[in-house]
Amino acid sequence: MVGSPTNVPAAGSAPAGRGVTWGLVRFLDGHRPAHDLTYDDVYLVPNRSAVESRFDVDLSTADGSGATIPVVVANMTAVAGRRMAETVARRGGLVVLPQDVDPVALADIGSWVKERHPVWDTPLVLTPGDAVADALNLLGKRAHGAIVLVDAVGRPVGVVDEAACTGVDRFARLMEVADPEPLTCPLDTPPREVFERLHAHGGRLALGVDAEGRLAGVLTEVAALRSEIYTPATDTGGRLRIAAAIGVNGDVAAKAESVLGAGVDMLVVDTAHGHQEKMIAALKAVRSVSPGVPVVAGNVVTAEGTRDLIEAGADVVKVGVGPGAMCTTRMMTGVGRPQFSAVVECAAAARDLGGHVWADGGVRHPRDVALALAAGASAAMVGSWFAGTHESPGDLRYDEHGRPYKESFGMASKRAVGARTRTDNVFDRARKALFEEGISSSRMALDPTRPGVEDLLDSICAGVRSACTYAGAGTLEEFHQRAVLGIQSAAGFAEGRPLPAGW
Ligand SMILES: NC(=O)C1=CN([C@@H]2O[C@H](COP(=O)(O)OP(=O)(O)OC[C@H]3O[C@@H](n4cnc5c(N)ncnc54)[C@H](OP(=O)(O)O)[C@@H]3O)[C@@H](O)[C@H]2O)C=CC1
Ligand SMILES: Nc1nc2c(ncn2[C@@H]2O[C@H](COP(=O)(O)O)[C@@H](O)[C@H]2O)c(=O)[nH]1
Ligand SMILES: [K+]
Repeated sequence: MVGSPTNVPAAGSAPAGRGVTWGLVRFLDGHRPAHDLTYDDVYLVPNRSAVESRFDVDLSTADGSGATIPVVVANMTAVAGRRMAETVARRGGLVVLPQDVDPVALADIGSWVKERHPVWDTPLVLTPGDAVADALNLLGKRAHGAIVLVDAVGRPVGVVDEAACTGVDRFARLMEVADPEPLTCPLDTPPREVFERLHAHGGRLALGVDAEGRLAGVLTEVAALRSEIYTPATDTGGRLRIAAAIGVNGDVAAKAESVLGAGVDMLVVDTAHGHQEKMIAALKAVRSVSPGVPVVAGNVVTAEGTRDLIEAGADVVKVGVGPGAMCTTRMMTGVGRPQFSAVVECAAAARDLGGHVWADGGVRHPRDVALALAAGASAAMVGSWFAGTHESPGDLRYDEHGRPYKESFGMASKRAVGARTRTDNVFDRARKALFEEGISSSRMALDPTRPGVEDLLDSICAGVRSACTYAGAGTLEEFHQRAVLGIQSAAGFAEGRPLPAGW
């Protein structure tokens, strides 16, 4: 039977200390949920804590993903590509490439990510003879905001940033505007030393060079700092990790083999209605090829759905129907479930079977990640929020007020379905287009103070670290066990929001 608030154990069954339990989550006395809850409905109360510093909290996941922070990037075309994969894995998260990526392109992205340096960022590169216009077109591709000029054998000869390209002729040669004396460091320089040398030098970028003096990577001051705080998500060979999704249609075993051949570290079997026979069959097909990497499947929102997918071969179950920012499923169908309760129930069911869940969708603030982890998820999956960053695949655009944004769209939108079914006959395409359950175009603004995905990871990890210390937890497992939650009104939620403009 589907679990529901009517199955909440009586208050007397609470563990020693405060509150009543629901699933495996503890609520304050008297806060027994009368209905399903979403992130905004709940809050965490502080516990007596022996964790002295937020830096003492270990954010690594225990779900086999190898992630050292509990953040997974959703398999959405507008969000997850090679730059996102590289950047997020370097900070310990995992990016799932969408199922719509052509197999040749997927293999190319897989090997490209595996070749990235785990510390030094990939530079944007032009030559001294290129034009300012070329640099301006390229600058938005990376949050580090500068382009390195290299000579014919790849040795750096200058750096240009946006300031250098402002107020000059667009056809001016880059060598005329470049900083000709950038800081260079051997690749094995410790990040802290890079930070200090760059701070003293005053430039935007430190250039990492190999033994022949050729450009091999770049670090900003903040990137060097992050390298000392985060641990990259790497495979056993020390290479950055990456995951990829497949759907449930067609020859699933062949698709799984093709994706695994691209060197992915985790395989995600993804469809809107994960609790369907086709998914069970798809998981069996995936298991038949002995994937050798953990398998994720979804999406579901019930304990039975979770159990069925784990029994069919999933190691991790993706939870969430309808909370996604691009998702119209609840409005179209009435189907779904408030996300916090869905995660609580599915996580409890997964734990009984030794499995895990990812809380997929609806994350709009760092607090939502903390609450998903408190509910028992091993990681939160984030899509649209990260669409509005330099690392998402879309082109940087500007609105009528000159504010930067990127376009985002849902994977069940007319736009995504049209692209996915482009090789079908026109009749089938028209039939499939009827079942639109996502937005085809939305604008995700880049926050000028936090335009890179690493800025957002910083705020998520800071929020989660802090939440763990409030709960008195040194690990994510302890956080789940110790978290005590309360239920709040809309006014309670509103009270917690900052008021930058006064009232
Ligand atoms: N988390 C969420 O709330 C949702 C996520 N999505 C995302 O959109 C992407 C596309 O997923 P999807 O639409 O499943 O496309 P897929 O291409 O994976 O196809 C889904 C298959 O399941 C069948 N199916 C049966 N019932 C349903 C149903 N209620 N909704 C959708 N398919 C159904 C479809 O058949 P037929 O077409 O003949 O009916 C089709 O064969 C995925 O990335 C998914 O995660 C989409 C919707 C909700
Ligand atoms: N119903 C739909 N759900 C979608 C669609 N595209 C993506 N998704 C789901 O959303 C999450 C990401 O959530 P977000 O709030 O962080 O954007 C993603 O993983 C999918 O499960 C869609 O078109 N329709
Ligand atoms: K929604």
